[in-house]
Amino acid sequence: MIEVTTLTQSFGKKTVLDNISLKLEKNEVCALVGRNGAGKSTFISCLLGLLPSKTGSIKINGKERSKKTTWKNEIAYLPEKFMLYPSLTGYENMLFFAKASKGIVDEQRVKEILTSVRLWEDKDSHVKGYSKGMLQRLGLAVTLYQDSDIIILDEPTSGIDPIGRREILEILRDLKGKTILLSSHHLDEIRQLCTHVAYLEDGKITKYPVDEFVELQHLGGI
Ligand SMILES: Nc1ncnc2c1ncn2[C@@H]1O[C@H](COP(=O)(O)OP(=O)(O)OP(=O)(O)O)[C@@H](O)[C@H]1O
Repeated sequence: MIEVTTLTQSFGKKTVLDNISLKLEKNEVCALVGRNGAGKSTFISCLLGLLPSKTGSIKINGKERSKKTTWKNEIAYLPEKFMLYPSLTGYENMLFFAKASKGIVDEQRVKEILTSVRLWEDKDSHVKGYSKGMLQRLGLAVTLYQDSDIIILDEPTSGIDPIGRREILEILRDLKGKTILLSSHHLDEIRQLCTHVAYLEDGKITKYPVDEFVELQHLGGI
């Protein structure tokens, strides 16, 4: 669960997040939507603890971030461009990142996850030969290996063709018991995948059930 309360974030005199509050529960899949420059990346950086906020609080699974609590195990994050090792195979990349995140590698779990993202057949191919969709699915596999309650994805289908996008949406739809926040500009995929939309505008955030958001968009209210 993510609970943001009265968070403000500024750069110099520019207030990007203005006293915002947002609660995301388990099993919610929430799209983070806003125009370019609305503050989506800033908000994600705050959630990841990469930007110290001067006011307000963020709780992850009921815990505020402190020197002792870093949320490292609670949040898995997939950036828009995830750096993989091109001269290693998909499997070798998985082993590398699995070891880096957990210390030990559970090879059975690696197999399950590579199968779930439909890369088991291609696991021994070098990543430099992967398509954009395959690279993104491998990034997703690395993210899922962490087995965190909360998953944050930055434009997970950006630059991917319609078939590749559908594959990623199917993988995300199969995830159960998580809290997922993903930034997206695609209304069709938001409608297919998300339960809610967090809409950022003029420094404020409003959370809508997805159907309500889609209707407001059609009516031109957003
Ligand atoms: N480190 C920074 N220093 C100064 N200003 C910043 C910094 N990071 C972001 N900003 C400003 O904050 C505002 C929000 O930027 P942010 O990148 O969070 O928007 P965004 O919604 O993610 O945009 P996009 O959709 O283009 O990725 C912008 O005006 C940006 O110029």
